[in-house]
Amino acid sequence: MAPQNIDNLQQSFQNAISFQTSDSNSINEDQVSNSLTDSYMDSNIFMTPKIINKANIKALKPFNTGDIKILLLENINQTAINIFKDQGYQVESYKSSLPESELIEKIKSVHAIGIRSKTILTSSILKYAKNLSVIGCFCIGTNQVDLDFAGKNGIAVFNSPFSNSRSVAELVIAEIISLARQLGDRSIEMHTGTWNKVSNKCWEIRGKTLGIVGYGHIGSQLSVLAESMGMKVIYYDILAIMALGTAKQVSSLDELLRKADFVSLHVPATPDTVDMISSPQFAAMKQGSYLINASRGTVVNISALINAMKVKKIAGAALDVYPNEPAKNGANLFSNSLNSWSSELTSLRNVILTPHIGGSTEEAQSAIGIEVSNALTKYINEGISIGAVNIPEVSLRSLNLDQENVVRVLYIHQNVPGVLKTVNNILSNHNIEKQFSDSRGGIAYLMADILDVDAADIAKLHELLEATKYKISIRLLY
Ligand SMILES: NC(=O)C1=CN([C@@H]2O[C@H](COP(=O)(O)OP(=O)(O)OC[C@H]3O[C@@H](n4cnc5c(N)ncnc54)[C@H](O)[C@@H]3O)[C@@H](O)[C@H]2O)C=CC1
Ligand SMILES: O=C(O)CCC(=O)C(=O)O
Repeated sequence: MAPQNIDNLQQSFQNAISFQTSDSNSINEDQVSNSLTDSYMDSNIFMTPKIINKANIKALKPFNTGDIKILLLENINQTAINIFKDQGYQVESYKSSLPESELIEKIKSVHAIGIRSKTILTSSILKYAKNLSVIGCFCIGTNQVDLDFAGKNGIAVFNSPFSNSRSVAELVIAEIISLARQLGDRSIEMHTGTWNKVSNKCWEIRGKTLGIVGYGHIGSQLSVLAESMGMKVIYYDILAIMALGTAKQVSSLDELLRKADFVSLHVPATPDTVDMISSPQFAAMKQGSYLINASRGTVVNISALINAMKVKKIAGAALDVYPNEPAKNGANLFSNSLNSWSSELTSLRNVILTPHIGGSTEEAQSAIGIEVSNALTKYINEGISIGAVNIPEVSLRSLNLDQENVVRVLYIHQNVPGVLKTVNNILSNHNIEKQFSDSRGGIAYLMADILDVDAADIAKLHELLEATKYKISIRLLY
């Protein structure tokens, strides 16, 4: 390949990004048809809709889309901002998360909020979110949101289940080699003027065993990459999962820890994974083995790691996530006042520390922006909850333009016997064209398209449904 100068590389990189963005035709088609659709009603004023729509699909917007307020935190990608703005929504976007008091003030009025991993949406914050209909986690993890409280209050939560998986897997591959060759230490030494050419305890990774804990999207992707570089892969998961390549599932965490030269963690933050790797697990690991954690900070007990490294049981570690992480970028934030062991950790050799950047690539962030903003838009505009992580996933096919006087009922309710009977009684004077209902734990979601409904009917339906005992939230789209 002919050598390229840096400007050419920048240009070809930009071309690649633009190509990816414009490749998503279906998304842009939807946007075009929606942006051509005038919003025609607010919830109290009933008028004849004016609809121009190429695809002959009726867009359901019982509101002026310009009234929809979206709050985006933590530097959510421009792709998402563009999609929301094309809908006509009001978008307020911040580069970092917000201090709690400011977040509470803002969350009171917004209909949707987009966050990444730093914004913690507990019940004590969500209780102020009286207009909030949907939360978008522009990442994989959803542990930062009280999903149960959100569901019980009719707030749907969406995430992006795998758009950054490859980015995390690639980072881990880089870390495996970096730890094996002590690259972090050599680089720091060179930056401070020290030439230290050593091979002692520096290894090839070929033929070494990688133990993957959690063989989901990231773990299995990592498995394929590691094997392609000549590593043997074993994995432990609470589920029986098909092995990729020649990887082998082992039956216990202990077995994995005893056999692996490198242990990489890819489990979610759950009560079961808190301190999953602590003193007993370090004791079980091979002498001189390595630990990588790019999952969640709660999974590894850092004091136990520090001890295991001090006694040279563990030869190196790479950490991307921490029990407490700063809410914004800046100097002197990773300190003992954030995590009491910070200075001890940073003084250890062969420890690679990164600021939660596993999913931070242009490719991942752009794809996540598109995926999550489209899920939110579909939920806001059509009630479709496919991909929601805390309420039932419900969808109905679109309505045709020639279907006039149709109302889509979106009714989230407590999952108790008799509710459907009550609701269907209310709807029974109309022709129910189609309906779908599903439940998830204590929450159920009914979506129904009903025909021959005039403006007075809509008001009456709303009043009757509003008065039902087990209602959590109700929206009528027409
Ligand atoms: N560092 C970063 O920037 C990123 C971190 N993450 C973290 O990585 C985690 C994993 O991501 P994915 O692979 O996409 O999730 P996933 O849901 O596809 O896979 C997780 C796997 O862990 C398994 N698992 C759950 N509990 C377990 C336990 N107690 N013991 C053993 N296995 C268990 C599950 O059965 C599943 O196969 C996410 O939950 C997130 O917290 C995700 C993306 C970026
Ligand atoms: O990139 C981020 O903000 C968070 C990445 C992450 O941890 C996730 O996707 O779960």
